[in-house]
Amino acid sequence: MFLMDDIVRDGDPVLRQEAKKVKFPLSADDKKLAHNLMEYLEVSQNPELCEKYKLRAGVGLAAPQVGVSKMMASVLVPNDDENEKGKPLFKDVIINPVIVSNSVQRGALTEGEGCLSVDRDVPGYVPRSARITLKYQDVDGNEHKIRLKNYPAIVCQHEIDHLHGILFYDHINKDNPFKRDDDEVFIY
Ligand SMILES: Cc1nc(NNC(=O)[C@H](CC2CCCC2)CN(O)CO)c(F)c(N2CCN3CCOC[C@@H]3C2)n1
Ligand code: NI
Repeated sequence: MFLMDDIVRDGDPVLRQEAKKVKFPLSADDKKLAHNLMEYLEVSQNPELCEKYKLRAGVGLAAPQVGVSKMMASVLVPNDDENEKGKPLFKDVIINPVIVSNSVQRGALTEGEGCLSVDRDVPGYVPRSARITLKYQDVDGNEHKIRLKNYPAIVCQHEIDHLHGILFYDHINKDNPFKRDDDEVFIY
C-alpha cells in the first residue's frame, strides 16, 4: 500500500518527465501498480483509514508521483459527499490517456488546486477545459472514449498533466492568480 513516504515531491526530476506509454497485456508489476494507485485513493477517502495511515486525501494519483514514469493514473471522484451511497462520478485507472478534444470554454475549481507532490499552498485559479473527450485503456486493455465535464474533467486533466511533466501551478496566471475570464465556469 502506498503511504505518504512513497509520494515523490516537487523538485524530483521524475515529476517533470514525459512518462512512457504502457504496453499491453500488463505485466504483473503494472497490474500491481494500477491496483496500488486506486487503493491509495480508496483508503485516503475513508476518514478512519486516512487518519490511521496519516495520508493526504486524494481523488487522483499519477504513476510519476510514486516515482514510476509510466502513462497511468488512478481517478476516484466520489459523488457529492452527502450521500456516500451514490456511486462515484468517475472511477477508473486511466492508462495511455489522450484528450482527443476539449471545449473552448474553460473551467476551474473555485477553491483552486493542490497536489500530493507539492507541499505548499499555491493560491489561484487553474484554468482548464470545462469539458473533454478522453480516450484511454483500462487495466484489461479495453479502449474507452468518454466525455467528461466539471469535477471529473478537472481531475483527469490534473492527472494527465502529471504524465507530461506539468504541475497545476504551471497554469496559474502569474500577474493575477484569481483572474476570471467572463465565460469561465467555476466548479465547486
Ligand atoms: C479536489 C480535491 N482534491 C483532493 N486532494 N488532492 C488531490 O486529489 C490531488 C488531485 C486533485 C487536485 C485538484 C484536481 C485534482 C492529488 N494529486 O496530486 C494527484 O495528482 C481531495 F482530497 C478532495 N476531496 C474531495 C472528495 N472527498 C471525498 C471523501 O474523502 C476526502 C475527499 C477530499 N478533492
Ligand atoms: Ni497532483
